[in-house]
Parts: sequence; C-alpha cells; structure tokens
Amino acid sequence: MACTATLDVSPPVHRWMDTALQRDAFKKTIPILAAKVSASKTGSLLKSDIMKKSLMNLPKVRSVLRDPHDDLERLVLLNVSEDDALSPEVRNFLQEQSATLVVHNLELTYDYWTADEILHSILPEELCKGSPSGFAITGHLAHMNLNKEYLPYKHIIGQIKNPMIKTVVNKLDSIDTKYRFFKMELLAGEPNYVVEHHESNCRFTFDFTHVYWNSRLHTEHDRLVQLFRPTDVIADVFAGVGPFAIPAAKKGCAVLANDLNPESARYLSQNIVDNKVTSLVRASCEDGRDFIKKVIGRARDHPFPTYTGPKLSKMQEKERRKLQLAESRPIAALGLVDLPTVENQSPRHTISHFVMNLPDSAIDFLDAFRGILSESEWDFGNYANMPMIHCHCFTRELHPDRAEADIIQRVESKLGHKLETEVTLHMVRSVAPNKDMYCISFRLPRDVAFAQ
Ligand SMILES: C[S@@+](CC[C@H](N)C(=O)[O-])C[C@H]1O[C@@H](n2cnc3c(N)ncnc32)[C@H](O)[C@@H]1O
Repeated sequence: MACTATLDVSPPVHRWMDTALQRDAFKKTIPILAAKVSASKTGSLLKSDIMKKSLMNLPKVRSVLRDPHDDLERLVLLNVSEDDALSPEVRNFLQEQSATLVVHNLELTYDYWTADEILHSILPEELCKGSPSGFAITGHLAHMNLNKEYLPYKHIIGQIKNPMIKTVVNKLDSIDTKYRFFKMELLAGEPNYVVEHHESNCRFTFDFTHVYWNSRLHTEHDRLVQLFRPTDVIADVFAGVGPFAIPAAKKGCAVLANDLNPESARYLSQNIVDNKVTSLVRASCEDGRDFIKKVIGRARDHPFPTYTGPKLSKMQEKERRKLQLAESRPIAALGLVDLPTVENQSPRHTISHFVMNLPDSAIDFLDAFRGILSESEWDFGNYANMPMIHCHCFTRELHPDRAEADIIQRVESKLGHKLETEVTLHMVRSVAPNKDMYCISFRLPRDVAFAQ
C-alpha cells in the first residue's frame, strides 16, 4: 500500500460494496503542508539534500504547483501534515529560502490507486492476502482467472479497470477441446471480443471467443522467430492466428501456416494482409497430419520468392547460436542443435523448420513425418540437410532430468526412431502446479523422412 513518511495515502476502505463499484466513494482529501516559495527558488528546494526526505514523492501526483493566489509563487508539496513532523534542519533551510508553510488539500480520486489497492479496500480482509493481482490485457480486453473464493465478488472485481480497457472477462476453466480457445464470461464492459493486439511489431486481429490466443507465449514466439534465418522456409502446423508466422515473415522468412480451426485460418488470412506479408505467408485450414504430409510438395511445386534483404553477418550468426544455447537445455548425450539448414535458395522451395505448438497432442502427430520425402533425385538433392522440428508438449515430470527422459521417450516412440543429433529441450512455462510446457527441438532423422 502506498504510504509516505507520515501520511496515509491508501484508498478508503469500502468492504460493504458488493455489486456496483462507486468510484466517487474513493475520493480522498489529505491536508498536507506545502512550502510556498518564489518560482526562482523551487529548484534549490527540489535539489537540496536536506529536503530530500521531506518532499512529496507520490506516483501520478505533481510535487510543485502554481500558487492559485500568486502567479510568481509556487507550492512545493511536502509529505507531512504538521510542521512538528519536519526536522529542525528542514525548518531552518526553508527559513533561509524565505519559504512559508501553508496547508494544501491533496485530492486523490479513484484513478490514483492501482487495481490491486482498490481490490484490497473492497474485498473481505481474509481474501486480500492472495487477491488476484492485475489482469492480462490483450487489446481492449482484460481477462482474469478468478479462483472460486473470489467468484462471489467477480462482478465488482470486473469493474476495477483502467480507461483503456473496454471489456473484462473471466476465463472459465473449460477450454475448447478441439481448437484450444478458452470459454469466458463477461464481467464488465462491452460484449466485444474481437481484439486488435500488437506484439513483436505486428498487428493481430482475432475473436477471443473463437480462436486460441495466449499473451504469455509472447517470449516463446520471439525465441523461435529469433532462431530462424530470414532466408528460411517455415511450416507452422498449428499456426493459430499467426503469432509465429507473421513475425517470422516480417523478418524475411517464407511461411506455410496452417490451422484446422476455420476461424483461426480466417483471422490468420486477415493478419497476413494487415501486416503486408501476402507474398511470404500462405494460409491453409486442414488437419495438421495432412498438412505435414503435403507441405513438402507444396513448397517444391510453388516456391517462394528469393530472399533479397540484408544477409546475416557472421557476428549475427554467432549471436543467434549463443542465444539458442543459452536458452535451451542441450541434451548432452545427443549433442547441440546446429545452425539451421538451407543456405540462400533461389527461389525458396525447401522447408528448414517445422513449428508444432499444440502442446496437448503435437507429439502424436510426429508419425506423420514418416516418409514425407521420396527417394527422388530432387528430394535427395534439396534435403541434404533435414528440417528442424520444434514440437511443444506438456509433461507432468517436474524434475528436468525426468522431464527430458519422458519427452524423448514419447517423441522416439511416435517417430519410430531414436533421436540422433542436435536435440535441445526448452522449458517454456509452468502451466499448473504439476504440469510444465516444453519445446523439444530436433533435426528430423533422415531414416524417418525417407521411410517407405
Ligand atoms: C495451442 S494453439 C497455438 C496457436 C499458435 N501457434 C500460438 O502459438 O499461439 C494450437 C492451435 O492448433 C489448432 N489445432 C488444433 N487441432 C488441430 C489439428 N488437428 N490440426 C491443425 N490445427 C489444429 C488450434 O485451432 C489452435 O489454433
């Protein structure tokens, strides 16, 4: 709770508020002292070491005001209400500066306090300890996960919002099993769930109630996109509305982006246009398994234009590799992930990376990679280097060694092959007390890709 030396600047307590948030009730007037000095002296007061501990220093509150009665005078606000609270040194210093002490009424209103502070003043005391802190904000929409003990207060909690937020929703426990989007209930504001969200210099539009979006994956999106070279061709099997595909294309990559949810595919197409990457991203709407089987042929038959932007310098390559090693757990027995595969192709027709972010079941799709390449001369020649696979997954093994063993075992069993070289495991986030999300990256074994 905000507090200065002797003043209580916490919001008024209103534990009786139940359904309607009355913002006016949060007005608070605090009489404080101000040093009235000529405008030319304000600098000496503000810079003085003696005054440091006595100056008003509150967020969103201006500490120097014009004197309403005299244009040439200023009021330097102090953090006390009684002059006894000032030390003798401070009083002497103010006298030397010909400052006089006056009472100023500091007016704080609802907007002054943070959502957390307001929550603390309205929730029953026993709920204040672990009160839901803040909101996750996406575009104009704030969403929160309220535990069951907060549910009786959900409507009032929903009303605590800042002016940028037009809609507040509570994420319900149930998640759409097929397309992974959250069911949500409106707590406050307009029932408008189509948001425009900005991330990684890209603009994403989507309907929160019909597609998957998780702002917490922002760093994971960035991490993978940074691994890609601008010359790469990426196949995004579970692309959603494009949080990997669009930023990758913005750096020059060509992307085949797929999602089975027709709504995701529709917003993905809109985002491709809005972000002006139409020549670099192709959207499709089919099952991931079919997409994996067909995508090699699509890139071969309809190549992407050659990358013409600036080349990565040796230095940038080194940095990229360092970053990859720093952020992931190289699986010692298997070696490190090497730099991705294909050098400047002209035009681009060979896939360097597959992204598979469907953590619940992406591993189950890995057998679709068996036989994606044929023994044709073209495939042999162009896939001298196998693509990298970045496959997201969950594990209930919380110890890193056991998580590694569990994930590798499931991946190898689905591929029907041992993972050979260049394997790393990256812990993305903890999604529940007993469930972690990982990304395993590995180079597709040749024998799997060329399997009969
Ligand atoms: C966890 S979301 C990830 C979306 C996006 N890549 C991201 O990082 O935010 C998984 C996506 O896979 C899509 N999906 C679910 N099952 C699928 C399937 N069988 N084939 C293709 N896409 C599928 C869902 O519609 C959803 O958009």
